[in-house]
Amino acid sequence: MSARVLEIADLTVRYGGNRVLAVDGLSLGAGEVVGVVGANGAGKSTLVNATLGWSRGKPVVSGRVLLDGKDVSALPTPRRVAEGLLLIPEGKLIFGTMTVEENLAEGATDPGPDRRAYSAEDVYSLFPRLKERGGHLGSQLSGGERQMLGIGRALRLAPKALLLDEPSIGLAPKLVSTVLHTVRELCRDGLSVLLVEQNVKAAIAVVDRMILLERGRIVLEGTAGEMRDNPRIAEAYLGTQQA
Ligand SMILES: Nc1ncnc2c1ncn2[C@@H]1O[C@H](COP(=O)(O)OP(=O)(O)OP(=O)(O)O)[C@@H](O)[C@H]1O
Repeated sequence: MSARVLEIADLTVRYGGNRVLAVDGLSLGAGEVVGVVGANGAGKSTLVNATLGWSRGKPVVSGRVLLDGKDVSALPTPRRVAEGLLLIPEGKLIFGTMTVEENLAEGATDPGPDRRAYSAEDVYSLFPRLKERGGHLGSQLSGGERQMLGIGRALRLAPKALLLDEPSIGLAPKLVSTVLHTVRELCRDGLSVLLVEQNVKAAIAVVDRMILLERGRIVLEGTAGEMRDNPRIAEAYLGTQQA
């Protein structure tokens, strides 16, 4: 088994003649959290969506995505999900007309010995708030509860790698910290996470490494410490930002 859980190589996305993503190489080790930051329109969502083989509109996508050394680039999104590549998009992807319990009812079927299949009870112990809300409909949940449920649903499917798109959006600062630190905890069990975050200050507290995207390209990458000390990151993202 490869030490790299997720490897992305020469991934490009074009809309018409417009190239919006060109990532030469990006990888995630087992239990590693890698942050993806950048301005609006830099290509962060495009990167995680293309990794899962999903897109808004009809872009031309090329490049390779390897999960545990296996090339999944030619597989459609549902097959990549079955292989253990999970995305929680900006909209969270929960069922509003189903209760919390029903949202968490579906688990991975036969994920194999190297993937942890979280039970609904495991999810409730990570997020006790969800247990209290068990009988409530998805549409009745707060933004933070929805975020927790989105993560819980993904965990039920026994992910190897989790792609998280802007989990902090709309959350109160304390909840941002709770959600991101829970993500960090999950990585202690070996889960690997690619974390897209606008809230750089909160993200830098939980990531191992971070990349900065500009116009679809990686223009800076380093460990959390290196990125925190980088003047460009400090000025543009940490100076005036609130955690
Ligand atoms: N369906 C589409 N058709 C044409 N261009 C698109 C489409 N979807 C995204 N783009 C373009 O791709 C670029 C990257 O968009 P993307 O949503 O990945 O940015 P982002 O970094 O996630 O931004 P934000 O932080 O605002 O969510 C933008 O210039 C955007 O206009």
